Amino acid sequence: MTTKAQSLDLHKYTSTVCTALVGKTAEELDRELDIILPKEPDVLEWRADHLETLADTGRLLKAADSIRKRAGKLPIIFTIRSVHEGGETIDIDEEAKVEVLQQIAASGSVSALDYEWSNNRERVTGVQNACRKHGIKCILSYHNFQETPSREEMIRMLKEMAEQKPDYGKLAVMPQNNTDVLQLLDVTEEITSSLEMPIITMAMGPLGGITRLAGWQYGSVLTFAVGSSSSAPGQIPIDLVRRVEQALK
Ligand SMILES: O=C1C[C@@](O)(C(=O)O)C[C@@H](O)[C@@H]1O
Repeated sequence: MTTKAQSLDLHKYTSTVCTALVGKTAEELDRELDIILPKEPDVLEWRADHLETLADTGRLLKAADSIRKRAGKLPIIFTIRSVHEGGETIDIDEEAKVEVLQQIAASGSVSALDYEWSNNRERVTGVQNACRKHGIKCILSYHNFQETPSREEMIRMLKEMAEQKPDYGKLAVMPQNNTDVLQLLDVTEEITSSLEMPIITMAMGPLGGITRLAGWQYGSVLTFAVGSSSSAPGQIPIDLVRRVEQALK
């Protein structure tokens, strides 16, 4: 009987599909799992910023345990996305958030924590240390819902992230035109071939669809698709992502 969540092991040039859980309550999360699990994603992301209350740690840990049991062999990424990077309003401050992340890491119920690169270094290091201590992975992430930073800026950010030595670096940007989308793919390919840190990248919104369907061919190690509800603009239903993967292979 497994008592710990599965390890999150992602590989370059392989299509791996993650589906987010965005339930507000334990009951809603359960209903989402009923819909998502038969669709067989490779990874689950629990977007806990959607929960009605994060302040009640006991309830949170109980929900985490029950998701872990239902997830079986699926790795679980635990994320509390901040409002300024596209998340929901939550009832705890940043310091308490880091404590919640540390407790979740210690619980053994999740496979990875996602934490935003824009947070201060001390907090980022605190989250990374918790991941290391409890043998789970750490994803450092950056989201821009307004625009796509320049090519140089995206490369600079990913290189800086890599210096912090997370297990994965993530970049989600909003393209304004096709050139932005091509630049995101170009940066993905360049960083994949030049840095050790595996990266997860996507261009959001309707223009970015190609990055969600074929980003793995440029080196992005994970794509986010809709299982039950979408967690970001432009996500594509999981069955369609799988069909395109088959066509491209
Ligand atoms: O970072 C990401 C990527 C994402 O924003 C997307 O665009 O698919 C969806 C989020 O749930 C996840 O945490």
